[in-house]
Amino acid sequence: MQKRAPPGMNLRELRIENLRVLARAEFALAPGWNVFTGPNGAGKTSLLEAAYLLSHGRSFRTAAREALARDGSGGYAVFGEVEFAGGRSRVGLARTARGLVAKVDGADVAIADLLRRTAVLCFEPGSHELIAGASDERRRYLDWGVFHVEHAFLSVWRRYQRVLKQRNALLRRLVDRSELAPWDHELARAAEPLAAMRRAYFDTLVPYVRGLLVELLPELGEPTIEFEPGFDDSASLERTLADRMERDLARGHTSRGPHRADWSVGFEAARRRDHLSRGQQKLGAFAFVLAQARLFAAQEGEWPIICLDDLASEVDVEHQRRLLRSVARSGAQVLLTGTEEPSALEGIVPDPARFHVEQGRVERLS
Ligand SMILES: Nc1ncnc2c1ncn2[C@@H]1O[C@H](COP(=O)(O)OP(=O)(O)OP(=O)(O)O)[C@@H](O)[C@H]1O
Repeated sequence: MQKRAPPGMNLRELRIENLRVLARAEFALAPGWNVFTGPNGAGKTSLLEAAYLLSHGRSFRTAAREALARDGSGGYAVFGEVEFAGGRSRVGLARTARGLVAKVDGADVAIADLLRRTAVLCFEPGSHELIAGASDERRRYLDWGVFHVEHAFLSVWRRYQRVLKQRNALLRRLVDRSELAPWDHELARAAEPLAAMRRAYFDTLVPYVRGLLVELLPELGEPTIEFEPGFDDSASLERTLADRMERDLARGHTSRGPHRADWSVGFEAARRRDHLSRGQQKLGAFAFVLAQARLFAAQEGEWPIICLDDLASEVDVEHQRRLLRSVARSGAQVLLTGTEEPSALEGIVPDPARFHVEQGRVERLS
């Protein structure tokens, strides 16, 4: 675990065009805490969504792709000026008629190159899904972390997806069963590095998560955190695929492999995720988000930017204070939203930069 807080990556300026209610917003951010308040529907979450887009290429609101562009605009754009340990960079992402376009310092780049530049993690009202929802969210969470540590991850992941797609297509139109064997072999080969990278990352992450869970939810007792690779990785995946061929043929898709990977968390006092209250699921999710930020800081030498959206929803004041204290100990730039400034900030974050948001307009207050 890290001993001294390294500096944080800083979003110094943000310019947003046609993102939801934000027709055009342009403002400078402070290096430490930035607190955005304003009425419901003002555009506060959309500001965080803009920052998150620069780091993930998608929104944290599920199935939001279509809803992002402001009604009648046909596309959106987000530009940021990011300060790193090694300098500054202008980053941008736009949805245009030709699809998603990414830019770094004025040049068109592959989306992955943009995402590698900016690291933004977000804790928001839907974050409980990370604990209680479908496995896709947990895989995406895991893969974001692996992507930043392992430069080969993207090509490994793409190769696996390509072979999986081909095997699935074959399962649906198979005439001769012997045609599957080479694909089982290919899939098993492609699965190996993917599963190994995920497991290695998860193993490194676990101590960070455990520490935070004990700090935030001591009332639930000792946590159990497990990685599930999506197949029995003590046996050969090729063999498993062959053994399950008839089942896979009946279903028309591959039932085992890293595309089914998942992870789980339980506690002495709540063995299963559905034994947790909504607030506890949120705090659990927060532990995973902040653990990922801490690990990123330890591995990359600088903190990612942390977004906290509508913190007060479903988290009581005492837990909010625990959570805020753990973020305040980091060197991260923080973007926090709420209809009001949370009272829990008092004594923990002495003098944040304050912004008022109303009808898509952002104004710096202090
Ligand atoms: N594609 C769109 N085009 C235009 N307006 C949109 C679009 N999508 C969402 N909106 C509007 O944007 C606003 C949503 O903003 P946002 O969720 O950022 O608000 P907020 O300030 O976080 O609100 P709350 O406090 O309720 O969470 C709503 O008024 C919504 O109607």
